[in-house]
Amino acid sequence: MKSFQFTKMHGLGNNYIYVNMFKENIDEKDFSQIAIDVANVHTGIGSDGLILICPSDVAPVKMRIFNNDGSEGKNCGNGLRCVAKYAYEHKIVDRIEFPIETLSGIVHAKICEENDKVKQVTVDMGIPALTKKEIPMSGNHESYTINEIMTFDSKEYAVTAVSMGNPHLIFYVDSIKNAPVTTLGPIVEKDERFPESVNVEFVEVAGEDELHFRVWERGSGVTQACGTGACAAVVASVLNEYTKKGRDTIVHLAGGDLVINWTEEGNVLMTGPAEVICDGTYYYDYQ
Ligand SMILES: N[C@@H](CCC[C@H](N)C(=O)O)C(=O)O
Repeated sequence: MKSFQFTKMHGLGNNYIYVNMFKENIDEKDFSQIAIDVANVHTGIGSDGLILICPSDVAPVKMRIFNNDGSEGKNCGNGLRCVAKYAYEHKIVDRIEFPIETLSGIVHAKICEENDKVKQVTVDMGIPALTKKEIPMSGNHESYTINEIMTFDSKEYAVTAVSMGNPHLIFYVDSIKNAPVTTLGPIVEKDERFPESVNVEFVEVAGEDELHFRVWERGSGVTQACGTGACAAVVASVLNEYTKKGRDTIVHLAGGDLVINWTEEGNVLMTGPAEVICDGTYYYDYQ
């Protein structure tokens, strides 16, 4: 029987099993299956997936994220805040501002401490990518998808596509309570026009600096929050002229609020909490 130590953490209810790969030795070929198994609420621990906190050649720490279907994502906003908290509190880093490597590049985290505990983390998530080639999605490679009509399940929707290192498609709705998250979400996620699938976000504009938000995540389904999705929603809302660049926008997610600012310089700043739930040992027995 093999085992590893884990910490379960969440950012606004978006919860993952975190493994310190500076200490643990897990075979790369088992990562996907472990993500599926730990996520199971009946026979595992229960989570939206698995996050590995790894050594890096280019930063003090690297994040790898696996959704609960075993697919690997390239970025995870809530995960980054939790990785930053873990790395700081476990002394993997000894400063409050440091870079984190992800599969989609380097981001920069800044810790905000209260009574020696990390409460809030701001992550500079970098510059969003907007061309169809970068999302990726089918169509004219160099063009953007802003308020563009697409048909899903025989109905037309005006959608906006944003990559925060991972792909997002944003739908505006009149009432977040009635957003078709579990019906339209899975259809859009697997639509063949998105060769790498897509995270699906529903947004109700509540004011010039306030959005209501729900998500169907690629590879994990409904989650309480999606950090990269909230960043993408704010970028989409500026592009659609609902909100303004260079201003803090509050995004109300099912699990709580994030503050997002698409700065005049072009970077997207995300600020929100990171919490520890529990620590433990997970046992598995793969060949
Ligand atoms: N929950 C995340 C995003 C996780 C990865 C995503 N489902 C993908 O496959 O791109 C977040 O907080 O950003």
